[in-house]
Amino acid sequence: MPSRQPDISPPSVSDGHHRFQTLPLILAGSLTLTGVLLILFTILLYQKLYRNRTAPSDLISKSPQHYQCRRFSYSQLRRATNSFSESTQLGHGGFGYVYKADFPTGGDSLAVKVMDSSAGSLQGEREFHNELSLASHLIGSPRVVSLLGFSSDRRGRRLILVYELMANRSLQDALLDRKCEELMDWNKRFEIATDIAKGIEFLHHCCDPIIIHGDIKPSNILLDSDFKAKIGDFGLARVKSEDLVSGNDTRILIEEEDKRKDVVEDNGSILEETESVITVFEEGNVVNLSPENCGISVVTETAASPGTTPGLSPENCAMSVLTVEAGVSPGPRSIPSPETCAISVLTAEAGASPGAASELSPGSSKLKVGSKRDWWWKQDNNGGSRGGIESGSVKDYVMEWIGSEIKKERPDNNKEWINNGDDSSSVSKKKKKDKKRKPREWWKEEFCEELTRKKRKKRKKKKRGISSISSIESWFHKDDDPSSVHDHNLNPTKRKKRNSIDWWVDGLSGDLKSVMGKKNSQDSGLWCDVNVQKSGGVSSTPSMRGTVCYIAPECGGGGVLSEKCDVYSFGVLLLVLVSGRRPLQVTASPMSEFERANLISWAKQLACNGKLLELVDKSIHSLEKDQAVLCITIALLCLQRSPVKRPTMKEIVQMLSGASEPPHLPFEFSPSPPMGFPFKSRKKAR
Ligand SMILES: Nc1ncnc2c1ncn2[C@@H]1O[C@H](COP(=O)(O)OP(=O)(O)OP(=O)(O)O)[C@@H](O)[C@H]1O
Repeated sequence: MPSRQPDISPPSVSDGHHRFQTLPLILAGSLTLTGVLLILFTILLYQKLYRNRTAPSDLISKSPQHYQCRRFSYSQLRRATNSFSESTQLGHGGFGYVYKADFPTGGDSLAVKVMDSSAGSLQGEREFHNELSLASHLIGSPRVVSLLGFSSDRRGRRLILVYELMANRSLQDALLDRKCEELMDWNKRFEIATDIAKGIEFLHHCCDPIIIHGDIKPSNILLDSDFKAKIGDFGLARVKSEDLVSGNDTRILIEEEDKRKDVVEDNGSILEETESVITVFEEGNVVNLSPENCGISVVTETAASPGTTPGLSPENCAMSVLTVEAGVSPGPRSIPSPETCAISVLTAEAGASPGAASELSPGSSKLKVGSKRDWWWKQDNNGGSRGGIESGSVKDYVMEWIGSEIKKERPDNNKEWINNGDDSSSVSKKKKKDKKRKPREWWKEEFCEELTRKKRKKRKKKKRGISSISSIESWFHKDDDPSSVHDHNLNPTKRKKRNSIDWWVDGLSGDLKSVMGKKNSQDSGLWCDVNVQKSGGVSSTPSMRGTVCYIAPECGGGGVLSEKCDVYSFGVLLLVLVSGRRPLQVTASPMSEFERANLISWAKQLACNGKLLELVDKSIHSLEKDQAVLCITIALLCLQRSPVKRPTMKEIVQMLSGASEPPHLPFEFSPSPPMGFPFKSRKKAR
């Protein structure tokens, strides 16, 4: 069979012609494909850019799951806030001003917090990064103010946080400053209490990892147009983790996509706005406290030695607790100066009372005071963990400040202010002699002289059988020593003991009256609440963790932050909400008001006397008495010194919602003999 030969004939002319025909087709095809791809790419790019340009409205309408923290350009925010003009200011806190930003594109308004990052101070920057790092954990709760975006330049000079706008600003502002009519309705207040409790419950029980807010207070509770409460300001918040306990830091990295490119600062560049945030937890998040931002809480000095009463001198005069609530600083991060601080109450201890002094030796007295009563002090005094502030400097600052405040209040022409006794002339001579005395020295001396004089008078009266014990004494017990509250009631003989406020009140009473007489604002504090600016941002200057009056005893000064710290702060907040006043406040009324100055003490005292409802704000209408008692009882449970005894936020929510039985007061606050409270069981009878 003949084999088949391969066709090795040369290509014909028609084949070459065919190839020439297909080449243009291939070229045309690939060109078309490239074109289509280019068009697709352009469309995608356009969409992406357009979405970023219209970020504000998009962000708001998005469900929390789709939420992503965006980067805004500085110029965009500047335009939206009318160059950060005063007219757009919503308020200010310790670390910057908050502005209302109107975005023309979406017609939406947002709140823009410009962190003060002035040279040499890191606190604002730390808060900024802390908030950003936590934002991703806070997705999904309608009870947390949403952080929608941020703006920062490479050098970290312009740090801005963008939040959803809360139309009624902070609870502090609405309740204590503006005294909004809506909040005079009990149901609204109870609703707010429940909202806040649920918000904290979300942080403690629904977030993974758990978040501890660390600064629960009225200025960090924001109210929307319907007065629904949300929790804001996570600048001091922490995630609960192993790292937290070991004190490691949390750090945030902002991935800058445009690093390669020359993004001109402040040009509203689109690329600048498309950067995303990546959070990385690396080191401990220890917020160092600088003198500028520390909240002064306590001043302690040694107790007097026995037998010093008659000759009580400034040196042996013991001031055990002095609590100062700082008001709004005039600008971001300014030092809480005398002008900007609101002293609300001062409690002090003199080892000078005959009874008390005789029990204490000079050496032991300090120990005794320290071990039992100076937990406030410890907040400020816990070693060097306060960013290098020495306790002494805080003390000195407070002393000087009080001195200057008193000096300010004293009329120049009234030389009798303190020295209305026999020794007035000698004191004034002494003052002339000693012109170089520091303010804190002169006021201490003058008070102690006045004190000694009054004590002498009282002793004379006592001898004559006239009881001179003021009712104030029974009111001003220490917060950290609840048992003493009870003791006062159980053991009437103990009432005769001079307590810690004595020397201060004795020394000041007359002068306080005159000072207070000048101020009529129901809301104003003892001396310088008048100086608190009505900006809507009245708040306390934050201390390292939390704020004076609101921070739990165990959390201050570098103590381990736990959920129970938030529970404690919630307790104070609840009392503020029910009573409609600040935790420390002396109003413009006579001395009868002074005994109520310390809200926590007062609440405990009322509980012991079975008169809890006296705490309720008189301006409230439609009061549900059992709910009010429930709130105060929960607050007192939260304020127990032992964190273990405080309820969890879950339990609190259950109590507030009626899902669990109403709680009983802690034993030490229950009236003697223990009696039930007028709760109606919320559980339906079966
Ligand atoms: N999202 C917001 N919407 C509306 N107003 C706001 C918003 N955030 C803050 N504000 C207002 O700005 C004020 C200042 O808030 P900011 O969080 O800066 O400080 P603060 O919590 O009052 O004080 P501190 O810095 O001492 O904690 C608030 O009291 C509130 O009135």
